[in-house]
Amino acid sequence: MNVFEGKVVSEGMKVGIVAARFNEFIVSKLVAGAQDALVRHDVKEEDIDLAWVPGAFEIPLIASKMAKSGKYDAVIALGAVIRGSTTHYDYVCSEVSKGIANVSLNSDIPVMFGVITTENIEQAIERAGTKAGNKGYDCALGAIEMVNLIRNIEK
Ligand SMILES: Nc1c(NC[C@H](O)[C@H](O)[C@H](O)CO)[nH]c(=O)[nH]c1=O
Ligand SMILES: CC(=O)[C@@H](O)COP(=O)(O)O
Repeated sequence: MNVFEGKVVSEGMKVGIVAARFNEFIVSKLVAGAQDALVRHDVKEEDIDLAWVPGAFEIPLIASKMAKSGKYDAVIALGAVIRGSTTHYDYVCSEVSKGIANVSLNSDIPVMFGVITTENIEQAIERAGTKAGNKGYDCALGAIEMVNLIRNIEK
């Protein structure tokens, strides 16, 4: 049986990160986590590009621009959507998740969903480098694995 796998070792990998500035005190930790994971797994700093957008709702457009540019092996989307007192949260989360998934399928490269969607600030802090880990770090590892998996399938 042939088993395709994507090892988490990067070789000449170029990665684009698109990050939402809304809740920047959380998202900056996700960005740092993603950059740390990429560099620790041999992605060169000069091969990592970062684009900031106003909020998570704007992520899919810039993720699409990055993905279709042909410059990157993977794109990592990072943001923090924290529920407020209206239904706005539901609309943002729905469109962002659907938008990012569509970008990945339409551009044929991995676009990792690193937008945390939480009920409150405490949950967001837990996922940005405290007791629930760092979702940016996790997404970066997933990006490396997906790129290698695709490379193996397409050999
Ligand atoms: N409430 C949050 C937002 N809201 C802003 C939207 O993402 C968007 O920028 C605005 O509606 C203009 O198009 N964004 C987040 O990233 N996180 C939130 O908690
Ligand atoms: C996720 C959001 O858009 C939310 O933070 C906005 O807060 P509110 O629903 O109180 O306007």
